[in-house]
Amino acid sequence: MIEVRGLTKQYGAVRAVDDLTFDVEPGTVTGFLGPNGAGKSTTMRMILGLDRPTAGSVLVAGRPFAELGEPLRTAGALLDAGAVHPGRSGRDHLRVAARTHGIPLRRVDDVIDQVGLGPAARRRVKGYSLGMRQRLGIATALLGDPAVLLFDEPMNGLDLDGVRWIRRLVRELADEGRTVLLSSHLMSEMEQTADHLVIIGRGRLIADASMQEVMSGAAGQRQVRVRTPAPDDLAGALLRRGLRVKPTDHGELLVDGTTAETVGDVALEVGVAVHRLSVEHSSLEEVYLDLTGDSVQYRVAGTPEPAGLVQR
Ligand SMILES: Nc1ncnc2c1ncn2[C@@H]1O[C@H](COP(=O)(O)OP(=O)(O)OP(=O)(O)O)[C@@H](O)[C@H]1O
Repeated sequence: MIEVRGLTKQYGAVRAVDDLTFDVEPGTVTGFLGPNGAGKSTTMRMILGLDRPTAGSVLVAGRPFAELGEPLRTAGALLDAGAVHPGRSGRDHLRVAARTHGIPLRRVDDVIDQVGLGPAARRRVKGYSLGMRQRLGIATALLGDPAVLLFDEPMNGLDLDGVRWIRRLVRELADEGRTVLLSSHLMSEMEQTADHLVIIGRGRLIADASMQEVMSGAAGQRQVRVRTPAPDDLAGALLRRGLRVKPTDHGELLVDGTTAETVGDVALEVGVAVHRLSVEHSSLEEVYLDLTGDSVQYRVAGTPEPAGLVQR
């Protein structure tokens, strides 16, 4: 378990992390989301004792990271897959890490197998693709068989097979009862992988809730999709009833916060034909954009305002 309490980090004038409080529970995959510069990496570094908080505290498995006797056996992390000696082979990198952390050397071949590095493990790291570096970084995180795992953007540089492999791996790790904190900017992947979400913006907590709660919360309401040969007439009629209407790129309309019956009835009233009418759930990407809308530092003109807040 990871317990974050009032965690704050000030870099000069920048408050990178601002009074964050949340728990990362064992047996679940917790997705850690936020726009660029929101403070995810800084938070993860503080969890791992690599950065000192300006205020607040973090406990990993009940203790501050610095007080863990054998840290790699308690918490493993993939933070920066580039941070490996380029002249060493992947296997040697793992052997050095095992030796310095008092981990039996037989674990090295176990984790090489587990991450599918195979014969490449004997080649120098400088010849590795980004995907292979990610696998090596994950192997290093798993080396001490830790109960707590932090993965910062583990899907970066992986092909579709690699992404699927990560999804299965983190699921298995959580099912074994481990605590897994995972950051990714790939929303569709996160939607399929995480059980719980912690969302931050500008260093502050925006949401700490289960995936189900986030998806069914204020911002995750259903939408009605309607196709009509007279979209302008129907959109006008729906707007006059106070409904939020967005045109899609395919000439259809998306209507928020209502039912298919209402949209069908309005179409009938104004004498507009309906060629398709369906109810859709928002994707995590849409919910996320709604939630983080005003915490994006450099917003593209015309993007929507945030619609809601989800808290545990
Ligand atoms: N060592 C540092 N010195 C000064 N400012 C820093 C330092 N590290 C991070 N920051 C600033 O703190 C804020 C949070 O950065 P951080 O890298 O934690 O965000 P992030 O959510 O991980 O972003 P990204 O998704 O882009 O990696 C940013 O404004 C960043 O510029």
